[in-house]
Amino acid sequence: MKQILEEIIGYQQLVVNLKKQNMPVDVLKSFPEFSSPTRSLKQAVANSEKGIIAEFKRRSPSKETINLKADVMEIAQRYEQMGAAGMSVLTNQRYFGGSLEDLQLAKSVCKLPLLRKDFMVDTYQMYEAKAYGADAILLIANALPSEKLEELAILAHDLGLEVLFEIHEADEIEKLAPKHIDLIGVNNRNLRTFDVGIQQGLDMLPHLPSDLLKISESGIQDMETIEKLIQQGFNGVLVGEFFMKQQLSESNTSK
Ligand SMILES: O=P(O)(O)OC[C@@H](O)[C@@H](O)c1c[nH]c2ccccc12
Repeated sequence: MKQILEEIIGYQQLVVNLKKQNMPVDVLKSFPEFSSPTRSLKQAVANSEKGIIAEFKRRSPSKETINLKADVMEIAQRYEQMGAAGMSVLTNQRYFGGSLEDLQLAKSVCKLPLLRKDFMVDTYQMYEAKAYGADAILLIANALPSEKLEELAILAHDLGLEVLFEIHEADEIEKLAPKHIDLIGVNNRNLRTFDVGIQQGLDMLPHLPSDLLKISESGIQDMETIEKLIQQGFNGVLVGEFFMKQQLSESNTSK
């Protein structure tokens, strides 16, 4: 059976090929956001005590329903009020129920630096990210060969986007030179099996470059874990489901 990560990457390339025809890069370049300055996620994390990157995610391949009816503008504003350093917006439609419009809407209502969370496989998506208001993009070590990661990182930087480089094993850090990386994301979740290991992520810390900011991602379900991860040396955390579920109960009580 084909693994989920390979399935997503293959599907993604098909989608990108279609999109390129519908909206050529030159059109993306004419979007107002394309020429607007980038907000630095790296600086926001460095300057904040807990470096919380709060994620907007309606569903995922591992959880069919998280918060399906969530309103991205409402949640972007809540995340900003709650003191997040940045926001991550899932733009993948098929597997996460997100869209580039979500990114655009988030940008229109908050000042947080925004991470476009998606499976990046093609240079076209860098232009798209910038045009729809992203300040940073995600590159997943496990998903692409080194040459491709480098090509995408270089273009991202040329466009003024920062790069969050996501790894799941310590040696994956070697797939991309540090000069192309703004933030390292240590994914506690194995994207093939969906198993989560917070401790496994913590154990990787001593093996990662000390001069790069490190974010612990996925499977964080309470504030104590956030405290612990920061105390033990992470500069920030990326939290999706836990915050999205919290928003769910808050919007229910306010109605
Ligand atoms: O909802 P969680 O368990 O807090 O996880 C958030 C985030 O780390 C997760 O959504 C994620 C990490 N890496 C990814 C790559 C693609 C899509 C999604 C992700």
